[in-house]
Amino acid sequence: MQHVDLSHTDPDLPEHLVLILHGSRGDLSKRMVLASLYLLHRRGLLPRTWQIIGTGQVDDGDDAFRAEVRDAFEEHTDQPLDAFDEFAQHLSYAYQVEKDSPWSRADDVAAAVADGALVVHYLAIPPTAFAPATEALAAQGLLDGARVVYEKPFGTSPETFAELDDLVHEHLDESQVFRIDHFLAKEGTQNLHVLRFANELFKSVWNREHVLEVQVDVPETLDVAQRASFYDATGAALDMLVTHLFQVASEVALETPDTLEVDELVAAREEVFRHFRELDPEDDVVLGQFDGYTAIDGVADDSQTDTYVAARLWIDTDRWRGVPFVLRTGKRLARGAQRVTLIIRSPESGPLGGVGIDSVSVSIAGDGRIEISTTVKRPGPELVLAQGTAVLDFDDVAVGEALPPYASAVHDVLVGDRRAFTTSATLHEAWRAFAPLLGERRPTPVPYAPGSMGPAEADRLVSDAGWCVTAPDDAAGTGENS
Ligand SMILES: NC(=O)C1=CN([C@@H]2O[C@H](COP(=O)(O)OP(=O)(O)OC[C@H]3O[C@@H](n4cnc5c(N)ncnc54)[C@H](OP(=O)(O)O)[C@@H]3O)[C@@H](O)[C@H]2O)C=CC1
Ligand SMILES: O=C1O[C@H](COP(=O)(O)O)[C@@H](O)[C@H](O)[C@H]1O
Repeated sequence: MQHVDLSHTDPDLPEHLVLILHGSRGDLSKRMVLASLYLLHRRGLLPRTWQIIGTGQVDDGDDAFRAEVRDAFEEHTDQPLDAFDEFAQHLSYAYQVEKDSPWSRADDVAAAVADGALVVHYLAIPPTAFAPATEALAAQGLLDGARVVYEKPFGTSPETFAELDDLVHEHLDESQVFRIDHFLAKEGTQNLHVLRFANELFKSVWNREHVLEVQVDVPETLDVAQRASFYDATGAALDMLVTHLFQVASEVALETPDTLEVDELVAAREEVFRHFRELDPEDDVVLGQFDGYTAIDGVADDSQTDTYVAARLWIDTDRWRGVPFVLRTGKRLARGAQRVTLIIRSPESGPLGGVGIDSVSVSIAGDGRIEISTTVKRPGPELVLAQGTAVLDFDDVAVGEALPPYASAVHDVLVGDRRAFTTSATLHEAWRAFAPLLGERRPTPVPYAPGSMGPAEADRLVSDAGWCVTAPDDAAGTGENS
């Protein structure tokens, strides 16, 4: 079998690394960022020498930090902790960087830089702290040559996005900025390119002549009770639509770049975002709220926050004009899934028509999977047509071991691969297309029953094929998330 190496790993890995994890004692840092670094350590994917300096608002010293990280790993990761003690030797802790007073570890970092170390600042802090933290790092001279990772959301409205974007560009070149959208780092999402660009079978149908509709569907069974106050101030559309679902839609819709090198891939993604039509809140968007949501502690009694959104997005390129991209997500639904489905048109002429819905469906959950539903001859003496589905789990393909999305994103930062990150231009266009949903035209959320697939009102957004992800027959719920 021919092996085409698409990885951009070791040759670009720096020899020495100092990763400064701001907000290192927070939920995301411990559950995702540090766990990812631990995984990369165990897989031998970190630089030859490396250190992680955690920062925060309370300084209990290195040992307390290491113990806290160990406790978090015991609770949240299923990785063996046999390498933890070795990992912990690379961890230290310091009070956070402030604008007006020198930082206690500045000299250590300067010495590492003089030895050629790459400095990465990972901002795992509240979005409101991104701007002051960036200014503090600039004031302390900690940004020269560094890479800076911004968690999501990078702005919560067109205005706050633009303000933050301007401030970040005052201090950093775009090439230094890594804005996380972990959906771009999923194995399944990245396989969308490969399926399409490496296979004429898919490439030739990837357009409006052959595709009737695209569904990007991320229903979730999850509740929001554990993070009610964050969620109530955010809602499904801001949490998932303008971020992950738009990015995944752009992956499906982009024009074929000459190569998958970062500049060309990112330019293709930015170009397709420019063709996102502004959402039409009346015709193309349904918001929902699950019954019982306002009774959750931390949620306002009269909350109008959306826990569900379905939106029909139009992408006005020659390739996709007239093909609806229907994007859906919601909490407490009957089923969890993360699916991109291209519904293929039936033949308009010829001796046979289809008997069902022909589709190419890629699960972007976990290690990813492709399902191809197509019309076949039913076995037997007569020519009777039937619908069949072929399933291929990507992790069954060949020797290889997927990285979870956060580990993949962290690794990409270390090797300087910006392909799976959002850019200033894509976010600018995302906010432009999303903006009509923020004003007076925002639809009122429609109630739906927990354990259902959301409000029936949204059924009008899809074609006669209906939703490709439906409630499980046994109503027990299936989990395909992450
Ligand atoms: N948790 C998750 O699953 C996800 C989180 N994110 C994003 O990750 C980031 C962190 O979220 P999460 O870990 O959940 O939040 P937490 O509240 O758990 O942690 C935030 C951390 O930031 C520090 N912090 C709080 N306020 C400030 C401030 N004003 N300046 C500097 N540091 C501050 C705190 O430090 P200290 O402990 O010292 O007080 C704390 O450790 C956010 O941007 C969030 O949107 C994105 C996707 C998922
Ligand atoms: O960023 C987010 O993503 C998760 C879903 O992603 P997963 O890969 O962790 O399943 C979503 O549940 C959450 O609300 C959102 O903030």
